Amino acid sequence: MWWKFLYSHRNAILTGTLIIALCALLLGICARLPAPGASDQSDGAQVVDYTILVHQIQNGNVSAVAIQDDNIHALLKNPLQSTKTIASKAGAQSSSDAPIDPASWYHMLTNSDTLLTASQDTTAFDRHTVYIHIPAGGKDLLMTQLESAHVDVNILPTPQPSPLLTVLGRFAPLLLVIVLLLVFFSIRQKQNPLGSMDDRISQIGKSRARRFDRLPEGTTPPTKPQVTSPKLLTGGRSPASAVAKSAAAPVVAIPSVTFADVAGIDEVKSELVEMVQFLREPGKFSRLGAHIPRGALLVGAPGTGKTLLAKAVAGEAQVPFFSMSASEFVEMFVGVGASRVRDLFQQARRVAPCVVFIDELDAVGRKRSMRASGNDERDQTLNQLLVELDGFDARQAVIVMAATNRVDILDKALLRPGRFDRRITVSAPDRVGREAILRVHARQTPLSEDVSLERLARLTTGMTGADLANLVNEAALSAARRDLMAINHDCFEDALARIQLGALRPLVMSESERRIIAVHEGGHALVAHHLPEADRVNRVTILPRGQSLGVTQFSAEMDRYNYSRETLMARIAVGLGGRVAEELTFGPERITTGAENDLQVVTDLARKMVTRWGMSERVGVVFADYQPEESYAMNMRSIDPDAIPSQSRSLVADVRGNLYLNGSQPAQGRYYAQTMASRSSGGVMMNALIDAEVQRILNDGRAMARAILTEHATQLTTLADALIEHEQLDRTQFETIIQG
Ligand SMILES: Nc1ncnc2c1ncn2[C@@H]1O[C@H](COP(=O)(O)OP(=O)(O)OP(=O)(O)O)[C@@H](O)[C@H]1O
Ligand SMILES: [Zn+2]
Repeated sequence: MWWKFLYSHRNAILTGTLIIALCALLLGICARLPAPGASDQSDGAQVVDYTILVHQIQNGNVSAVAIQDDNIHALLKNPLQSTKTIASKAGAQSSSDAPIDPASWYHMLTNSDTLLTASQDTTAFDRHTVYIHIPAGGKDLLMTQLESAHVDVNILPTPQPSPLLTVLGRFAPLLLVIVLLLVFFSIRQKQNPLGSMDDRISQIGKSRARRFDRLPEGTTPPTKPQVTSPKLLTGGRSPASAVAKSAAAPVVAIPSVTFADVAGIDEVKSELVEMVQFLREPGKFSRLGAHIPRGALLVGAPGTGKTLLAKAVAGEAQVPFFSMSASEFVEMFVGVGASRVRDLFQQARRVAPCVVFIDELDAVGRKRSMRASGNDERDQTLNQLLVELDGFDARQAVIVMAATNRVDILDKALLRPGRFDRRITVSAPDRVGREAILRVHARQTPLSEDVSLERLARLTTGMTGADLANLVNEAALSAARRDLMAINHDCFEDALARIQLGALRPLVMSESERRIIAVHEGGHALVAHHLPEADRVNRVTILPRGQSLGVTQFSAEMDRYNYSRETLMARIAVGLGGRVAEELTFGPERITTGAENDLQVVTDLARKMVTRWGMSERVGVVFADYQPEESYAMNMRSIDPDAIPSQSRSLVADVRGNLYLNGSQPAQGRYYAQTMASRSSGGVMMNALIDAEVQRILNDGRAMARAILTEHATQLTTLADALIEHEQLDRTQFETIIQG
């Protein structure tokens, strides 16, 4: 297409135009200059006034004139008696005073060569010739006078420049203007990093892939990676056009992250080592005819370090890293997504070996059948992605990694061999992994002696790498707030509470309100303390934080991957301990709304026991918990705090029955009323049965809590008093109070 040609050759065109224009300008100026021989110079003739000439004509002293435009040379019969002439100065009057024949005069006038050579004639010519420049309006009068005096009038033609020069001369000013405009715009473009308007329009289809620059040693990566203009990444363009695009070009585009920065997921790392080797020495592999998996799908919950891993692969192999979120592919214009995908892979191929990372693959990769009807844009984008994945040949060392937390909703075409056939599951780290991750993130921070990362790892069950990174950062902030030189354990505890429960909320509460909260939290803690299956109490507080008025925090001695019915029942009893304590202390009439979240959590847990884990005798070993597929699509990082306006949001159950503090887990564990069973008539009965069994389990748990709190009623009172006094009790303080 012609405009594309123009665009890509604009520098040559610009320079060419400039040169042509300058030449034209010079030629034009030259053409404007009078030609030699026909100039308004007097050629050595006497320069006289107009009136003198008129006089000479009237006196009959003029025998011939030669007119060229407004210049007149006149041949005098007798020379003027004037000192002005060169000839008089030369003192050669006598020999040169003879009249000149008009024909030879005319010949001498038009041939300057003769004038220059024949000095004798020249003197005569000079003495007999006068020259005037006719003033404006004087020509007509002169002509009539010449006519009446019968003077021989010769009209000399105006010297004509060559036709080409005339044309160029005509257009010189126009060309000058064009050149100036071009120069002006090219300067503007250099100054404006966004480029011109049509540049920006042409950018719509360009992928917005990010390439990461190496960061200086010791700096932590910024949350938003540096975004560079994709044009600059191409490398194939001439340097001149790259400079015209923007002044700042990235120097190196290799991430500084290596496997040393990824902790706690060693088994995953080992799967990627082969890819790193391939990227380092692609030749070695292709020589042996080895087929290296092109695409790897990283599956895992948000914050488990999928992006970090992909970046580390590039960093280890010292190759460029392109990152793009699949949701960025999809825009409102049909076809834009597809062209972005094409562009991204084009860039990647150009700088291969490299790593391309596509985050949130499910945004485009969702099963085509599952979508709302006729989403052309998504389909086109997905198709383009498939085409690109197939389009690599064996020599192109481009590794494509994608991240998702829902493989089951991905289109099967994406998972076929040769595409994302290697699946790597990145799970939340275990206790040892958490400790390792904490160590990685605490590398740059001074820790005081009382900090035990091992202990912190125990307190952070269920937290992901991103959560732990955030924890270290929050602790450092807390230390800064307290003007400490190093981070101590209190800072970490503070940060943990802040992350899990929100910032401390200065609420002014009445004495009776504080007592209710103290009894409620005391109930949770005491039931946990007396149930060997329950987690240990780490901290009890009645300081309001975030949405909760009080918190009982637990710490697991070890990570559990499987839960017994016994453990789950203990959790339900602990969860109901708050409400039961209120009931026993203040009477059934004065129970409060503070137990809302507790009830939500335990109901959820009990329902899962019945519908998922086959833990109810009467319902039996069935799986009856079908959730609408779309509900998974919500990739929620945490529960919307406003959705749970309860006293203690400290307990949330996940799919496996894990109870989590607050919403560090996605809200997958919520109960969805729309079960498979409810769609049939038999399902109605099944639903009723499930509800009855859930009820029964909750009542069993309540009875457990009641038994414990009745038996240890005095401990509950002591604990509540201590809480009102100290507001916050850590593990040792709590155990001392119970024991003493
Ligand atoms: N295993 C880990 N070791 C060290 N740091 C980690 C680890 N996992 C996560 N992090 C920290 O958490 C941050 C965020 O992780 P990352 O963005 O890779 O998670 P993700 O799984 O891609 O999440 P999302 O799905 O939300 O994009 C990382 O920059 C890193 O600081
Ligand atoms: Zn509670």
